[in-house]
Amino acid sequence: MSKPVKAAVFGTGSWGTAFGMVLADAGCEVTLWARRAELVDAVNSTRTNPDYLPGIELPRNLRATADPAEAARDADFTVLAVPSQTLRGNLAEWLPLLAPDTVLVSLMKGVELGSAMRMSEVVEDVTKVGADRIAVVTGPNLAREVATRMPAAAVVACTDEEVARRLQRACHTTYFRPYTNTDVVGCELGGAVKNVIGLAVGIADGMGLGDNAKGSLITRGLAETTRLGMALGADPLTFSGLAGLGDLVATCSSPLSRNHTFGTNLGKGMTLEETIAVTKQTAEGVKSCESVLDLARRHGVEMPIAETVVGIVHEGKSPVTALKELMSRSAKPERR
Ligand SMILES: NC(=O)C1=CN([C@@H]2O[C@H](COP(=O)(O)OP(=O)(O)OC[C@H]3O[C@@H](n4cnc5c(N)ncnc54)[C@H](O)[C@@H]3O)[C@@H](O)[C@H]2O)C=CC1
Ligand SMILES: O=C(CO)COP(=O)(O)O
Repeated sequence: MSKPVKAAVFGTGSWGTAFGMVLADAGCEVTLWARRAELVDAVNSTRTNPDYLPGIELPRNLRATADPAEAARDADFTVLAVPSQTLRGNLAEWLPLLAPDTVLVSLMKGVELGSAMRMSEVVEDVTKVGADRIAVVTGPNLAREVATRMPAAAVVACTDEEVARRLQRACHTTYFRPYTNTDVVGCELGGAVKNVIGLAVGIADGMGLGDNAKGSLITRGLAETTRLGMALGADPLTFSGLAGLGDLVATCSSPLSRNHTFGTNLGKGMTLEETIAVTKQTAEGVKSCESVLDLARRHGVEMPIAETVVGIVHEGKSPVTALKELMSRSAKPERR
């Protein structure tokens, strides 16, 4: 009998835990690393994650530890599920502990502030591991739905298709259907920018602007994501797939989305401080709207929706003023 695949998941938040469940259900031996000893105890003794996925029973072949060395040991896959802005520091600490041939897998949907790097680029920068050992999992995967084993498709992206296939096999279950893709740039940008568009749609929903506004923001949001992707060498078709349109639709229509909910609260008139205070989990778009816009400017790409979100979230612009400005931009042909 062949050895079971071993996976370490760094980050026991909503998605780290839910994806850990997927790997365990697919037959892997999974160790979650969590920062807090109380959460480790809860996972191992009650087989639940009361802080992030209350009421959901965790599989038997999934356990937790607060010791990063124990989590990392002999892992075939080292899965990273921490906030995008802390990844660099976290990974630098874990680097000496990583198993020699492990494949590093990013679950994160953000762009680093300052460097404007995608998460796989940060992983490569910190570890010096080749792109053929760095993979990305993305797509319409709201953690709580996945954790309750509701059906979802996903994309497993790696420049090395064989590595993508290995990871695909490691996380394929009856309810989670991963597709492979070699367009890592497109897949990662799709995930990071959809959080920003999710904020914009949330703001519009909170303002009560209706479904035409929502459809327009999703479509034009995808257009500006595709423009940025093409400037960075991505395949434009990736954006009509699960990592682009698929994730955008799920995020922009779900009350489970933290980015959408964050935007809705702003659109209803909450201040930024009040909105941050009621947001208990990572809403990546709040920080990544700035780094996405930075990336766009570095490549001379116009992203008016991302710019509007930055205006509202970081520059104190009122949603009403921002909307007026967005609607009164010069008229253009659709494909631009
Ligand atoms: N929740 C979801 O439905 C999905 C989330 N994602 C992405 O996965 C990534 C992680 O998100 P979630 O698990 O949802 O967030 P979360 O907020 O539920 O969990 C974040 C985890 O990171 C840990 N953490 C926070 N600050 C840290 C630090 N300074 N050092 C080390 N660990 C730290 C927390 O303790 C927690 O375990 C994000 O990039 C998100 O966009 C992707 C797909 C689905
Ligand atoms: O990425 C997600 C779904 O695919 C989760 O979105 P939120 O981070 O907005 O909750």
